[in-house]
Amino acid sequence: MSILIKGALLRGEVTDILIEGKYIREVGPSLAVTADSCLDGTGKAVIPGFVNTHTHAAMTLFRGFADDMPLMPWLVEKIWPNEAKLTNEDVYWGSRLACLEMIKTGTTTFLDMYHKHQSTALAVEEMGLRATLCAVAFDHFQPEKAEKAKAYIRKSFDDSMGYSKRIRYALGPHAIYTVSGELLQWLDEFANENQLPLHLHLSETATEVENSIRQFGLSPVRYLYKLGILSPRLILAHAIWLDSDEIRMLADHGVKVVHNPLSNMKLASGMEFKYNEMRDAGVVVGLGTDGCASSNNLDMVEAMKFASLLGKSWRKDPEAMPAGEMVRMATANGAQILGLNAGEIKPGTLADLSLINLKSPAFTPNFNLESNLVYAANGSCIDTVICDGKILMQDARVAGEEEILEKAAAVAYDLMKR
Ligand SMILES: CSC[C@H]1O[C@@H](n2cnc3c(O)ncnc32)[C@H](O)[C@@H]1O
Ligand SMILES: [Zn+2]
Repeated sequence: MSILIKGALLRGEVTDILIEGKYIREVGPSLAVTADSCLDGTGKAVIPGFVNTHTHAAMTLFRGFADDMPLMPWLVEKIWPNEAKLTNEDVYWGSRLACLEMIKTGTTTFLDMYHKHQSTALAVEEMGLRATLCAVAFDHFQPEKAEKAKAYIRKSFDDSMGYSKRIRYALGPHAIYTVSGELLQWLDEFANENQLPLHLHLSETATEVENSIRQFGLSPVRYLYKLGILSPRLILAHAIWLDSDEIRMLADHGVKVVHNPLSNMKLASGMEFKYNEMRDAGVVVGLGTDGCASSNNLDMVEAMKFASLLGKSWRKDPEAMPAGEMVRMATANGAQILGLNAGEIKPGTLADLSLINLKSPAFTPNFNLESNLVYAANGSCIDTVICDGKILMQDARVAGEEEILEKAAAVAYDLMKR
Protein backbone atom coordinates (compact mmCIF):
# COMPACT_ATOMS: atom_id res chain seq x y z
CA MET A 1 0.00 0.00 0.00
CA SER A 2 1.42 3.41 -0.95
CA ILE A 3 0.20 6.97 -0.41
CA LEU A 4 1.42 10.10 -2.19
CA ILE A 5 0.88 13.42 -0.40
CA LYS A 6 1.09 16.11 -3.09
CA GLY A 7 2.02 19.73 -2.57
CA ALA A 8 1.96 20.08 1.23
CA LEU A 9 4.05 22.64 3.09
CA LEU A 10 7.07 21.06 4.81
CA ARG A 11 9.71 23.23 6.51
CA GLY A 12 8.53 26.20 4.42
CA GLU A 13 8.70 24.41 1.02
CA VAL A 14 5.92 22.92 -1.10
CA THR A 15 6.78 19.23 -1.05
CA ASP A 16 5.54 15.76 -2.05
CA ILE A 17 5.84 12.81 0.31
CA LEU A 18 5.72 9.18 -0.78
CA ILE A 19 4.72 6.61 1.84
CA GLU A 20 5.26 2.92 1.12
CA GLY A 21 3.98 0.44 3.67
CA LYS A 22 4.84 1.72 7.14
CA TYR A 23 7.60 4.08 6.07
CA ILE A 24 8.20 7.43 4.43
CA ARG A 25 10.07 6.50 1.25
CA GLU A 26 10.71 9.80 -0.55
CA VAL A 27 10.39 13.50 0.25
CA GLY A 28 10.89 16.24 -2.36
CA PRO A 29 9.35 18.74 -4.74
CA SER A 30 7.17 17.30 -7.55
CA LEU A 31 8.07 13.60 -7.12
CA ALA A 32 7.70 11.69 -10.40
CA VAL A 33 6.03 8.65 -8.81
CA THR A 34 2.63 7.01 -8.68
CA ALA A 35 0.93 5.53 -5.61
CA ASP A 36 -2.16 3.50 -4.67
CA SER A 37 -3.78 6.65 -3.29
CA CYS A 38 -3.10 10.36 -3.46
CA LEU A 39 -3.80 13.05 -0.84
CA ASP A 40 -4.03 16.67 -1.96
CA GLY A 41 -1.75 18.65 0.36
CA THR A 42 -2.65 22.06 -1.09
CA GLY A 43 -3.33 24.54 1.72
CA LYS A 44 -1.99 22.07 4.27
CA ALA A 45 1.25 21.67 6.23
CA VAL A 46 2.76 18.34 7.18
CA ILE A 47 4.17 17.75 10.67
CA PRO A 48 5.33 14.59 12.50
CA GLY A 49 2.65 12.93 14.63
CA PHE A 50 2.77 14.02 18.26
CA VAL A 51 4.12 11.59 20.85
CA ASN A 52 2.25 11.98 24.14
CA THR A 53 4.81 10.52 26.57
CA HIS A 54 2.64 10.45 29.69
CA THR A 55 -1.04 9.74 29.89
CA HIS A 56 -3.67 7.47 31.44
CA ALA A 57 -5.90 6.96 28.40
CA ALA A 58 -9.02 5.49 30.02
CA MET A 59 -9.16 8.40 32.47
CA THR A 60 -11.19 10.14 29.74
CA LEU A 61 -14.06 8.55 31.71
CA PHE A 62 -13.23 10.91 34.62
CA ARG A 63 -13.14 14.12 32.57
CA GLY A 64 -14.72 16.92 34.61
CA PHE A 65 -15.58 14.53 37.43
CA ALA A 66 -13.20 15.84 40.13
CA ASP A 67 -11.82 19.31 39.41
CA ASP A 68 -10.12 21.96 41.51
CA MET A 69 -8.42 19.70 44.05
CA PRO A 70 -4.78 19.03 45.03
CA LEU A 71 -3.12 15.74 44.01
CA MET A 72 -3.48 13.50 47.07
CA PRO A 73 -7.11 14.29 48.11
CA TRP A 74 -8.01 14.11 44.41
CA LEU A 75 -6.47 10.63 44.08
CA VAL A 76 -7.53 9.21 47.46
CA GLU A 77 -11.07 10.62 47.77
CA LYS A 78 -12.24 10.79 44.16
CA ILE A 79 -10.15 8.85 41.64
CA TRP A 80 -8.98 5.65 43.38
CA PRO A 81 -12.44 4.65 44.77
CA ASN A 82 -13.87 4.88 41.24
CA GLU A 83 -10.89 3.19 39.58
CA ALA A 84 -11.50 0.24 41.92
CA LYS A 85 -14.83 -0.30 40.12
CA LEU A 86 -13.46 -0.21 36.56
CA THR A 87 -14.22 -3.20 34.32
CA ASN A 88 -12.35 -4.26 31.18
CA GLU A 89 -15.26 -2.86 29.17
CA ASP A 90 -14.94 0.55 30.91
CA VAL A 91 -11.20 0.72 30.21
CA TYR A 92 -11.77 -0.37 26.60
CA TRP A 93 -14.35 2.38 25.89
CA GLY A 94 -12.40 5.00 27.87
CA SER A 95 -9.34 4.11 25.81
CA ARG A 96 -11.27 4.19 22.51
CA LEU A 97 -12.43 7.69 23.45
CA ALA A 98 -8.84 8.67 24.30
CA CYS A 99 -7.60 7.29 20.95
CA LEU A 100 -10.32 9.22 19.13
CA GLU A 101 -9.36 12.45 20.89
CA MET A 102 -5.66 11.84 20.23
CA ILE A 103 -6.22 11.17 16.53
CA LYS A 104 -8.39 14.28 16.19
CA THR A 105 -5.61 16.42 17.70
CA GLY A 106 -2.67 14.90 15.80
CA THR A 107 -1.17 12.42 18.27
CA THR A 108 0.01 9.20 16.67
CA THR A 109 1.84 7.59 19.63
CA PHE A 110 1.37 7.57 23.39
CA LEU A 111 2.92 6.14 26.53
CA ASP A 112 0.15 4.93 28.83
CA MET A 113 0.12 3.88 32.48
CA TYR A 114 -3.22 2.41 33.51
CA HIS A 115 -5.07 -0.49 35.04
CA LYS A 116 -6.24 -3.34 32.74
CA HIS A 117 -3.78 -2.36 30.01
CA GLN A 118 -4.89 -5.33 27.88
CA SER A 119 -8.21 -3.52 27.31
CA THR A 120 -6.31 -0.40 26.25
CA ALA A 121 -4.25 -2.60 23.91
CA LEU A 122 -7.42 -3.81 22.18
CA ALA A 123 -8.64 -0.22 21.76
CA VAL A 124 -5.27 0.91 20.34
CA GLU A 125 -5.15 -2.05 17.97
CA GLU A 126 -8.58 -1.21 16.59
CA MET A 127 -8.02 2.56 16.38
CA GLY A 128 -4.69 2.21 14.51
CA LEU A 129 -2.47 4.26 16.84
CA ARG A 130 0.97 3.37 18.16
CA ALA A 131 1.38 2.98 21.92
CA THR A 132 3.63 1.75 24.69
CA LEU A 133 1.38 0.39 27.44
CA CYS A 134 2.53 -0.10 31.01
CA ALA A 135 1.56 -3.08 33.10
CA VAL A 136 1.05 -1.23 36.37
CA ALA A 137 2.26 -2.06 39.87
CA PHE A 138 1.32 -0.88 43.36
CA ASP A 139 2.00 -2.60 46.71
CA HIS A 140 1.37 0.18 49.24
CA PHE A 141 4.39 -1.21 51.17
CA GLN A 142 2.60 -4.50 51.96
CA PRO A 143 4.66 -7.64 51.14
CA GLU A 144 1.61 -9.74 50.17
CA LYS A 145 0.52 -7.02 47.71
CA ALA A 146 4.08 -6.93 46.31
CA GLU A 147 3.87 -10.70 45.61
CA LYS A 148 0.49 -10.18 43.87
CA ALA A 149 1.98 -7.35 41.80
CA LYS A 150 4.91 -9.57 40.73
CA ALA A 151 2.55 -12.38 39.76
CA TYR A 152 0.48 -9.93 37.72
CA ILE A 153 3.57 -8.64 35.90
CA ARG A 154 4.87 -12.17 35.20
CA LYS A 155 1.48 -13.24 33.86
CA SER A 156 1.10 -10.09 31.74
CA PHE A 157 4.34 -10.88 29.95
CA ASP A 158 3.67 -14.64 29.70
CA ASP A 159 0.40 -14.12 27.88
CA SER A 160 0.98 -13.71 24.20
CA MET A 161 -1.02 -10.66 23.35
CA GLY A 162 -0.95 -11.14 19.61
CA TYR A 163 -1.30 -7.52 18.59
CA SER A 164 0.59 -5.69 15.86
CA LYS A 165 4.03 -4.16 16.32
CA ARG A 166 2.37 -0.79 16.85
CA ILE A 167 1.82 -1.88 20.44
CA ARG A 168 4.73 -2.26 22.83
CA TYR A 169 4.80 -2.81 26.57
CA ALA A 170 6.49 -1.31 29.61
CA LEU A 171 6.31 -1.51 33.40
CA GLY A 172 4.47 1.18 35.35
CA PRO A 173 5.17 1.35 39.07
CA HIS A 174 2.90 4.20 40.14
CA ALA A 175 5.10 6.28 42.48
CA ILE A 176 7.55 6.01 45.38
CA TYR A 177 4.72 6.65 47.86
CA THR A 178 2.68 3.66 46.62
CA VAL A 179 5.43 1.19 45.60
CA SER A 180 8.05 -0.18 48.00
CA GLY A 181 11.77 -0.01 47.26
CA GLU A 182 11.87 -3.80 47.14
CA LEU A 183 9.17 -3.95 44.45
CA LEU A 184 10.80 -1.10 42.50
CA GLN A 185 14.07 -3.07 42.43
CA TRP A 186 12.29 -6.24 41.33
CA LEU A 187 10.54 -4.32 38.54
CA ASP A 188 13.80 -2.73 37.43
CA GLU A 189 15.41 -6.17 37.21
CA PHE A 190 12.42 -7.53 35.27
CA ALA A 191 12.60 -4.51 32.93
CA ASN A 192 16.31 -5.10 32.41
CA GLU A 193 15.89 -8.81 31.65
CA ASN A 194 13.05 -8.14 29.21
CA GLN A 195 14.37 -4.88 27.70
CA LEU A 196 11.31 -2.91 28.82
CA PRO A 197 10.95 0.77 29.72
CA LEU A 198 10.08 1.54 33.35
CA HIS A 199 7.70 4.48 33.83
CA LEU A 200 7.13 6.21 37.17
CA HIS A 201 5.55 9.40 38.60
CA LEU A 202 8.30 11.21 40.54
CA SER A 203 8.87 14.49 42.40
CA GLU A 204 5.45 15.76 41.41
CA THR A 205 4.72 17.77 44.57
CA ALA A 206 6.72 19.43 47.33
CA THR A 207 4.90 17.15 49.78
CA GLU A 208 6.17 14.07 47.95
CA VAL A 209 9.75 15.31 48.36
CA GLU A 210 9.22 16.15 52.07
CA ASN A 211 7.71 12.72 52.69
CA SER A 212 10.53 11.01 50.79
CA ILE A 213 13.11 12.75 52.99
CA ARG A 214 11.10 11.83 56.11
CA GLN A 215 10.48 8.18 55.08
CA PHE A 216 13.70 7.26 53.25
CA GLY A 217 16.09 9.96 54.47
CA LEU A 218 16.64 11.01 50.85
CA SER A 219 15.03 13.15 48.15
CA PRO A 220 13.23 11.10 45.43
CA VAL A 221 16.04 10.97 42.82
CA ARG A 222 18.67 10.17 45.47
CA TYR A 223 16.37 7.45 46.78
CA LEU A 224 16.10 5.90 43.28
CA TYR A 225 19.89 6.16 42.98
CA LYS A 226 20.32 4.31 46.26
CA LEU A 227 17.91 1.63 45.03
CA GLY A 228 20.08 1.34 41.91
CA ILE A 229 17.28 1.96 39.46
CA LEU A 230 18.44 5.07 37.63
CA SER A 231 19.00 3.87 34.05
CA PRO A 232 18.31 4.78 30.42
CA ARG A 233 15.16 2.59 30.65
CA LEU A 234 13.64 4.85 33.31
CA ILE A 235 11.06 7.45 32.18
CA LEU A 236 9.94 9.87 34.89
CA ALA A 237 6.67 11.78 34.72
CA HIS A 238 6.53 15.28 36.27
CA ALA A 239 10.00 15.57 37.94
CA ILE A 240 9.23 19.16 38.96
CA TRP A 241 10.88 19.34 42.38
CA LEU A 242 14.53 18.57 41.51
CA ASP A 243 17.72 20.25 42.60
CA SER A 244 20.73 20.68 40.30
CA ASP A 245 22.56 17.60 41.65
CA GLU A 246 19.49 15.47 40.96
CA ILE A 247 19.34 16.78 37.37
CA ARG A 248 23.01 15.85 36.98
CA MET A 249 22.28 12.34 38.31
CA LEU A 250 19.42 11.90 35.81
CA ALA A 251 21.68 13.04 32.96
CA ASP A 252 24.56 10.79 34.07
CA HIS A 253 22.28 7.73 34.07
CA GLY A 254 20.43 8.56 30.83
CA VAL A 255 17.07 8.86 32.61
CA LYS A 256 14.28 10.44 30.50
CA VAL A 257 11.76 12.99 31.82
CA VAL A 258 8.23 13.92 30.71
CA HIS A 259 6.82 17.42 31.33
CA ASN A 260 3.06 17.61 32.00
CA PRO A 261 2.31 21.32 32.18
CA LEU A 262 -1.50 21.20 32.27
CA SER A 263 -1.79 18.66 35.05
CA ASN A 264 1.02 20.39 36.99
CA MET A 265 -0.87 23.69 36.78
CA LYS A 266 -4.38 22.38 37.41
CA LEU A 267 -3.46 20.28 40.45
CA ALA A 268 -1.15 23.15 41.50
CA SER A 269 1.65 20.58 41.88
CA GLY A 270 4.38 23.04 40.89
CA MET A 271 5.28 25.47 38.12
CA GLU A 272 9.05 25.47 38.09
CA PHE A 273 9.81 22.61 35.71
CA LYS A 274 13.52 23.04 35.03
CA TYR A 275 13.50 22.41 31.29
CA ASN A 276 16.53 24.60 30.47
CA GLU A 277 18.66 22.96 33.14
CA MET A 278 17.65 19.45 32.05
CA ARG A 279 18.21 20.20 28.35
CA ASP A 280 21.61 21.75 29.07
CA ALA A 281 22.59 18.76 31.23
CA GLY A 282 21.63 16.40 28.37
CA VAL A 283 18.38 14.96 29.77
CA VAL A 284 15.91 14.10 26.99
CA VAL A 285 12.60 15.78 27.87
CA GLY A 286 9.29 14.75 26.30
CA LEU A 287 5.82 16.22 26.62
CA GLY A 288 2.69 14.63 28.08
CA THR A 289 -0.88 15.60 28.79
CA ASP A 290 -1.33 13.31 31.82
CA GLY A 291 -4.85 11.86 32.15
CA CYS A 292 -8.12 13.64 31.40
CA ALA A 293 -9.05 13.83 35.08
CA SER A 294 -6.21 16.31 35.66
CA SER A 295 -5.57 17.97 32.30
CA ASN A 296 -9.13 17.49 31.04
CA ASN A 297 -8.05 16.85 27.45
CA LEU A 298 -5.37 15.05 25.42
CA ASP A 299 -4.52 17.94 23.12
CA MET A 300 -0.74 18.07 22.58
CA VAL A 301 -1.01 21.39 20.71
CA GLU A 302 -2.48 22.92 23.84
CA ALA A 303 0.19 21.17 25.96
CA MET A 304 2.97 22.77 23.85
CA LYS A 305 1.46 26.23 24.39
CA PHE A 306 1.04 25.77 28.15
CA ALA A 307 4.56 24.34 28.50
CA SER A 308 6.03 27.31 26.69
CA LEU A 309 4.01 30.03 28.43
CA LEU A 310 4.48 28.47 31.87
CA GLY A 311 8.25 28.18 31.32
CA LYS A 312 8.50 31.80 30.20
CA SER A 313 6.33 33.02 33.11
CA TRP A 314 8.05 31.42 36.07
CA ARG A 315 11.50 32.26 34.70
CA LYS A 316 10.38 35.77 33.77
CA ASP A 317 12.18 35.08 30.49
CA PRO A 318 10.31 35.38 27.15
CA GLU A 319 13.17 33.58 25.39
CA ALA A 320 12.61 30.39 27.42
CA MET A 321 10.91 27.41 25.77
CA PRO A 322 10.56 28.75 22.19
CA ALA A 323 8.01 27.28 19.77
CA GLY A 324 10.52 25.20 17.76
CA GLU A 325 11.80 23.46 20.91
CA MET A 326 8.22 22.75 22.00
CA VAL A 327 7.49 21.04 18.67
CA ARG A 328 10.66 18.94 19.05
CA MET A 329 9.70 18.05 22.64
CA ALA A 330 6.27 16.90 21.43
CA THR A 331 7.59 14.89 18.46
CA ALA A 332 11.27 13.85 18.03
CA ASN A 333 12.05 13.78 21.77
CA GLY A 334 8.99 11.63 22.46
CA ALA A 335 10.00 9.21 19.69
CA GLN A 336 13.55 9.06 21.11
CA ILE A 337 12.22 8.35 24.61
CA LEU A 338 10.15 5.45 23.27
CA GLY A 339 12.96 4.18 21.02
CA LEU A 340 11.02 4.78 17.81
CA ASN A 341 12.36 5.62 14.38
CA ALA A 342 9.82 8.44 14.10
CA GLY A 343 9.24 12.08 15.04
CA GLU A 344 10.73 13.56 11.85
CA ILE A 345 9.54 13.75 8.26
CA LYS A 346 12.37 12.16 6.26
CA PRO A 347 12.90 9.02 4.17
CA GLY A 348 13.26 5.84 6.20
CA THR A 349 11.25 6.97 9.24
CA LEU A 350 7.90 5.54 10.25
CA ALA A 351 5.00 7.15 8.40
CA ASP A 352 3.41 8.74 11.48
CA LEU A 353 2.36 12.24 10.47
CA SER A 354 -0.41 14.81 10.31
CA LEU A 355 -1.64 17.44 7.89
CA ILE A 356 -2.67 20.81 9.34
CA ASN A 357 -5.45 22.74 7.64
CA LEU A 358 -3.85 26.15 7.02
CA LYS A 359 -7.09 27.77 5.87
CA SER A 360 -7.99 29.10 9.29
CA PRO A 361 -7.43 32.32 11.28
CA ALA A 362 -4.75 30.72 13.48
CA PHE A 363 -2.54 30.13 10.41
CA THR A 364 -3.23 33.48 8.70
CA PRO A 365 -0.80 35.06 8.01
CA ASN A 366 1.65 32.17 8.14
CA PHE A 367 5.02 33.86 8.66
CA ASN A 368 6.13 31.03 10.93
CA LEU A 369 4.33 27.68 11.04
CA GLU A 370 5.79 26.55 14.39
CA SER A 371 4.83 29.87 15.98
CA ASN A 372 1.23 29.59 14.74
CA LEU A 373 1.02 25.94 15.77
CA VAL A 374 2.27 26.51 19.33
CA TYR A 375 1.02 30.02 20.15
CA ALA A 376 -2.11 30.49 17.99
CA ALA A 377 -3.70 27.12 17.24
CA ASN A 378 -5.14 24.18 19.12
CA GLY A 379 -5.55 20.53 18.17
CA SER A 380 -8.62 21.23 16.04
CA CYS A 381 -6.24 22.49 13.29
CA ILE A 382 -5.47 18.86 12.38
CA ASP A 383 -7.13 17.68 9.17
CA THR A 384 -5.47 14.34 8.33
CA VAL A 385 -3.62 11.78 10.44
CA ILE A 386 -1.51 8.88 9.18
CA CYS A 387 -0.02 6.30 11.52
CA ASP A 388 2.06 3.30 10.46
CA GLY A 389 1.32 4.23 6.85
CA LYS A 390 -2.48 4.08 7.29
CA ILE A 391 -4.90 6.99 7.13
CA LEU A 392 -6.72 7.27 10.50
CA MET A 393 -8.41 10.61 9.84
CA GLN A 394 -9.23 12.53 6.68
CA ASP A 395 -11.10 15.85 6.42
CA ALA A 396 -11.15 15.88 10.23
CA ARG A 397 -13.38 12.76 10.33
CA VAL A 398 -12.56 9.46 12.06
CA ALA A 399 -14.55 6.34 11.20
CA GLY A 400 -17.02 5.37 13.94
CA GLU A 401 -16.62 8.49 16.08
CA GLU A 402 -20.34 8.82 16.99
CA GLU A 403 -20.48 5.29 18.41
CA ILE A 404 -17.34 5.90 20.51
CA LEU A 405 -18.77 9.10 22.02
CA GLU A 406 -22.06 7.37 22.81
CA LYS A 407 -20.55 4.20 24.35
CA ALA A 408 -17.86 6.02 26.37
CA ALA A 409 -20.40 8.44 27.85
CA ALA A 410 -22.71 5.52 28.74
CA VAL A 411 -19.98 3.56 30.58
CA ALA A 412 -18.80 6.73 32.40
CA TYR A 413 -22.31 7.54 33.71
CA ASP A 414 -22.88 3.90 34.63
CA LEU A 415 -19.51 3.72 36.51
CA MET A 416 -20.47 6.65 38.74
CA LYS A 417 -23.82 5.00 39.62
CA ARG A 418 -22.23 1.67 40.62
C1 LIG B 1 -0.65 2.89 38.09
S1 LIG B 1 -2.10 3.26 37.17
C2 LIG B 1 -1.96 5.00 37.08
C3 LIG B 1 -2.44 5.65 38.35
O1 LIG B 1 -1.97 6.97 38.36
C4 LIG B 1 -3.00 7.79 38.81
N1 LIG B 1 -2.70 9.16 38.43
C5 LIG B 1 -3.23 9.89 37.45
N2 LIG B 1 -2.64 11.10 37.40
C6 LIG B 1 -1.71 11.10 38.38
C7 LIG B 1 -0.77 12.05 38.83
O2 LIG B 1 -0.68 13.24 38.28
N3 LIG B 1 0.04 11.72 39.84
C8 LIG B 1 -0.05 10.51 40.44
N4 LIG B 1 -0.93 9.58 40.06
C9 LIG B 1 -1.75 9.87 39.05
C10 LIG B 1 -4.22 7.20 38.20
O3 LIG B 1 -5.38 7.67 38.79
C11 LIG B 1 -3.96 5.72 38.40
O4 LIG B 1 -4.39 5.31 39.66
ZN1 LIG C 1 0.15 10.64 35.55
